[in-house]
Amino acid sequence: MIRIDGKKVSTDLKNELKTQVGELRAKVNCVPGLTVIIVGEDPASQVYVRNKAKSCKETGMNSTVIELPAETSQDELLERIDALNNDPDVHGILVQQPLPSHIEEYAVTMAIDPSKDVDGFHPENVGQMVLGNLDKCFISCTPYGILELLKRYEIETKGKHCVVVGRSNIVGKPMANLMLQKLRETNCTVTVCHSATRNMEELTRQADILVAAIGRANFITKDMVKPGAVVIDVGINRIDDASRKSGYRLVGDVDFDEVSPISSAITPVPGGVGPMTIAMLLHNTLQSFMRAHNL
Ligand SMILES: NC(=O)C1=CN([C@@H]2O[C@H](COP(=O)(O)OP(=O)(O)OC[C@H]3O[C@@H](n4cnc5c(N)ncnc54)[C@H](OP(=O)(O)O)[C@@H]3O)[C@@H](O)[C@H]2O)C=CC1
Ligand SMILES: Nc1nc(=O)c2c([nH]1)NC[C@@H]1CN(c3ccc(C(=O)N[C@@H](CCC(=O)O)C(=O)O)cc3)C=[N+]21
Ligand SMILES: [Mg+2]
Repeated sequence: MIRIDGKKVSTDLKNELKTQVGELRAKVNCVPGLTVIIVGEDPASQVYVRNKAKSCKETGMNSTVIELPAETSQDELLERIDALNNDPDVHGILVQQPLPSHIEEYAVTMAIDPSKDVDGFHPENVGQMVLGNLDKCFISCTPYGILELLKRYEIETKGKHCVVVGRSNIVGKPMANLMLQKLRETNCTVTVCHSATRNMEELTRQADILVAAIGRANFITKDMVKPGAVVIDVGINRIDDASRKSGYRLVGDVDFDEVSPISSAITPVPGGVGPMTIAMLLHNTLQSFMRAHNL
């Protein structure tokens, strides 16, 4: 069993990005800038936003975090976004999800200039991705990070059956769409499962590559996985753990202890997909910068 080390790959990637940022700075005398907006005080979101800002700085990029109170109106948020759209020092804009219920996610997605939409959530980016014009879009960071892991671990994907569990706009749908593109690290036959899927375990058991993006702790058990499968665990679930100072620990959507011995390769949580999401966000921000400067 290969334990796919997303933490290590993300560190490698960030070092590569740092070198590139340094070279570009010498050439054009400026660096990529990412602005993250967070509305409200969700503790998990605050952790991610801090991680993003820290990683940005490590690679020599500019990072700004805009913290807005939970009561911020949708109009006010849209005005903030518009100002960032028009700021030439900002190359990436990310509005952290989830948003308070009085703000419509769709309106926010539409407000972000597609050329700065480093999350890859805008329909223009989603559409280009589905069309296979991957050089004309931003690929959403979590699925992109998973592709990078499959590539760097030289996992054979051509003609394999990839089963994605989850169909959210931020993970499941883009993941499934990417896995059927004709690339070296994709080119799969794809099945997507969700809460209305019948006899799901019959489908997951056929997976050569199983991607779990459900949001339920330890949901994927041994009996749902074919021996020798590659298992990608996207889930980030907090469960109570009195032995930890924080009072909780993170587990994935896959029962790692049970499934890892029968898998051929598996991503752990933490240290798997999560750190890659952040690395790809920085990658997308650099890409935006290069496009803006015709580099
Ligand atoms: N590592 C990372 O970088 C990231 C991790 N995450 C984590 O990944 C997980 C998924 O996130 P996200 O996609 O946003 O979650 P959502 O809640 O938006 O989507 C969950 C999906 O799982 C499906 N689902 C829920 N319960 C079942 C079930 N019993 N059987 C089959 N399918 C089910 C839902 O089906 P339906 O559509 O029918 O409701 C839905 O499509 C979360 O733990 C999240 O924290 C998310 C983003 C990035
Ligand atoms: N607009 C938007 N874009 C996102 O990409 C986005 C979002 N909203 N909302 C929430 C989800 C979740 N997400 C994660 C990013 C990093 C880790 C990560 O770094 N995880 C570490 C551990 C982090 C920890 O210790 O809590 C790991 O798995 O090893 C996890 C989850 C991005 N998301
Ligand atoms: Mg969601």
